[in-house]
Amino acid sequence: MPRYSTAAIQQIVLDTPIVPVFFHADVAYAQRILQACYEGGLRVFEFTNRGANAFEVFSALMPFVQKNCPGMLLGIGTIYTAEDAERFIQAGADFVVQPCLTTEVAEVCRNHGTPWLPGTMTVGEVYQATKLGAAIVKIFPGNVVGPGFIKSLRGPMPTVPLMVTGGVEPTEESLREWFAAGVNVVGMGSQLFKNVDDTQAFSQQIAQLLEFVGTLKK
Ligand SMILES: O=C(O)C(=O)C[C@H](O)[C@H](O)COP(=O)(O)O
Repeated sequence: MPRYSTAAIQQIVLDTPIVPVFFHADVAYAQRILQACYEGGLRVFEFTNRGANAFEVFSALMPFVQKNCPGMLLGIGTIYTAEDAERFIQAGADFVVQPCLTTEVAEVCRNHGTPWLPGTMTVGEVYQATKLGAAIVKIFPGNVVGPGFIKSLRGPMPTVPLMVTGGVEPTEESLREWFAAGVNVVGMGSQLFKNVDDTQAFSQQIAQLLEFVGTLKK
């Protein structure tokens, strides 16, 4: 049984519309970063399936989130296969993110009632994602398609929930541009985690970004 319904997850993601995209092979380090994100006000965390021990680290993060970060969603990213989708869902993943769109992952997510966020970069793929039941459609890589793509897409597809990831920068200028173009959520990895040694300063940076995004949505 998923911890949250798709509707609940959509609401949480849209309420705190910055999704940190993170991988680290060390559990204690990953927990420290996750906690810092939570303290900055984030309520969604995407851990990526990018290393040999990603499954072990993810499995250790889930009880940590349940104990220390109430209300925080923990999802898994970089999923390509049905097998991986299945095992991470069994380990408690609240949602599944893909760099691309594969129908077998859509099917596993549908069978479990787990929200599915496929990666797309054409209008046809966005349409296919909505037809296959995507909770939120990810546009990836954002820095390649650019905000102009989102703006144009909003003509024929005004209401599809869209998350952009890939090269998104944690600056007011960049966030203003993406949200003005019409995204509902931004995902950030490498740019967001450039400087995290001082976790307190990192939490503060996140809080400021969230506050800024809140002003954009008004
Ligand atoms: O693999 C996935 O499922 C993903 O979600 C891809 C990530 O969104 C990007 O790799 C983040 O890109 P950067 O912000 O440029 O580091």
